[in-house]
Amino acid sequence: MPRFAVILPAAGRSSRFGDSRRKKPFVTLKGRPVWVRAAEAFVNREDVAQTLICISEDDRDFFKQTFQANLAFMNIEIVPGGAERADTVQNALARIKADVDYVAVHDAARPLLAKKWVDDVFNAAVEHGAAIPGIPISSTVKRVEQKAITETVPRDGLWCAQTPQVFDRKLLLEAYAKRDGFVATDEAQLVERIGQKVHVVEGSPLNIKITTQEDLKMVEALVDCVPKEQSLKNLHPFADERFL
Ligand SMILES: Nc1ccn([C@@H]2O[C@H](COP(=O)(O)OP(=O)(O)OP(=O)(O)O)[C@@H](O)[C@H]2O)c(=O)n1
Ligand SMILES: C[C@](O)(CO)[C@H](O)COP(=O)(O)O
Repeated sequence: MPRFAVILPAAGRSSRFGDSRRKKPFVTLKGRPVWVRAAEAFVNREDVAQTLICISEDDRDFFKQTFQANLAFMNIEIVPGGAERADTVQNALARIKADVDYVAVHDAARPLLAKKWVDDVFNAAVEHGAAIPGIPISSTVKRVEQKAITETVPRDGLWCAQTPQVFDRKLLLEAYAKRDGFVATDEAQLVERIGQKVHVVEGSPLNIKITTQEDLKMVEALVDCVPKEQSLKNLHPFADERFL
């Protein structure tokens, strides 16, 4: 079975979140922190060998004190964040075990994640070496400058990239080694830059990245819409799994 490591970047400033009291990964979403919900989709998987969460130095003491039980129960390591998201991920990459085959990077600010969506992108990464989820853009795309449209951008072939973004460990290490300080907004961009094709699997519009307060309201309204993993026994209590 391929072994995966999961990196959960949670070291951002939440500057667009509009709440100076709390950073978005630490906000409680219907009883559980946003970052816990993001991590839950991974920590119980047999193919996940290592999980790391990236926390800024400013938040480290608060985070360790507040969530030490969650971290211990979920066996998650804390890694220092960096100035940019790419710096954060690079810090975590240095801690990935040598016997891990693939690395998944998932925004801790994306709490709505179904097992199937993770399965799909994990399987695609094993097949292609690099894979991300995404959704095709369905609205008309405008370039706007000073509140005025300057261009209608042809949307054919345009997708919104999501996470978890999953890569062969050595490929991702190579992409970061050749980063040269380039400020990429996702890992796929660094892998594209070294000439590696990145496969895209169709994701879900529910896999929302919390950026603003409005995103948080949407996520709160949609949290029960995410497909829950149904064990066969749940489907039919007397089901004999040998025949299903
Ligand atoms: N230096 C950074 C920047 C971002 N992130 C993480 O990357 C994810 C996606 O980034 P984003 O949504 O931009 O978060 P912030 O950078 O916190 O948001 P903002 O740009 O509004 O400050 C988040 O989980 C964020 O915590 C990180 O670990 N380290
Ligand atoms: C990684 C990402 O979620 C893919 O859409 C996005 O690029 C993160 O961007 P952010 O500005 O760091 O939120």
